[in-house]
Amino acid sequence: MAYMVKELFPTLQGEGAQSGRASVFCRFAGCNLWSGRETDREAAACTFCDTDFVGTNGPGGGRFADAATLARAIEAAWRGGTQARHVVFTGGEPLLQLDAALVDAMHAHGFTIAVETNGTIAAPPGIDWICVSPKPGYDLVQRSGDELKLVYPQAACPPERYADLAFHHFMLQPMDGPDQGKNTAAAVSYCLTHPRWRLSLQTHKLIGIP
Ligand SMILES: C[S@@+](CC[C@H](N)C(=O)[O-])C[C@H]1O[C@@H](n2cnc3c(N)ncnc32)[C@H](O)[C@@H]1O
Ligand SMILES: Nc1nc2[nH]cc(C(=O)O)c2c(=O)[nH]1
Ligand code: SF4
Ligand SMILES: [Mg+2]
Repeated sequence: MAYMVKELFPTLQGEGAQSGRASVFCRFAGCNLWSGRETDREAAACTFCDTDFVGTNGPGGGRFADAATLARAIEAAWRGGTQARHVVFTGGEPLLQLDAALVDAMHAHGFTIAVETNGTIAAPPGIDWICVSPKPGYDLVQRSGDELKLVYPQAACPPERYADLAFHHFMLQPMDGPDQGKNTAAAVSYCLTHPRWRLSLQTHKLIGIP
């Protein structure tokens, strides 16, 4: 299968429980909850997305003919030698494209694999770190994993709905946008009174790295 990749770059994981970890980010093109066109945003299931995932024209992006070719490109982007190799598949919605062939190819190159997903599609076996970030209007299909990272606040997705699912970490991430300051204060307040939840800041934005 060919893979459509918007961009591919080395950076530190900026969010969640693995924040600060050296990673290669592979951002797949396309999402099932928004076309990515601004004219469609208001009517989309997911309206607050902070990401351009349309096309294959970003740094390191392109069409990769098969898993071996994409795995070689990810390995070439990794700057850390043979130690602690780690790739984060995101998007767009990565589970539209991430399959067993790519999971196997990354493991064969010595990488651990993380995925950032909206939870509407089941993850293939073998992924080492599953981060689910629920969105309104859809039942979660992927209901277990390592990290549940809820963008906050979302009226239709209150944290109480997710707190008893089978995840190891429960993170609240303030919604970026015009109300970011207010949303951060609200997330801090929620974590103080619901200590199962921890604050996830988008630290890459704070320090100006991708
Ligand atoms: C761009 S999404 C791609 C992965 C997948 N489609 C998803 O939604 O989880 C990556 C992460 O950014 C989060 N995110 C998107 N827009 C955001 C915003 N405006 N503020 C804070 N986090 C946001 C998502 O919830 C998700 O955890
Ligand atoms: N540094 C950095 N960390 C991230 N964690 C999740 C991201 C994403 O867009 O999925 C992201 C991102 O875009 N950059
Ligand atoms: S599901 Fe993820 S990639 Fe898709 S529009 Fe929402 S935040 Fe963006
Ligand atoms: Mg991002």
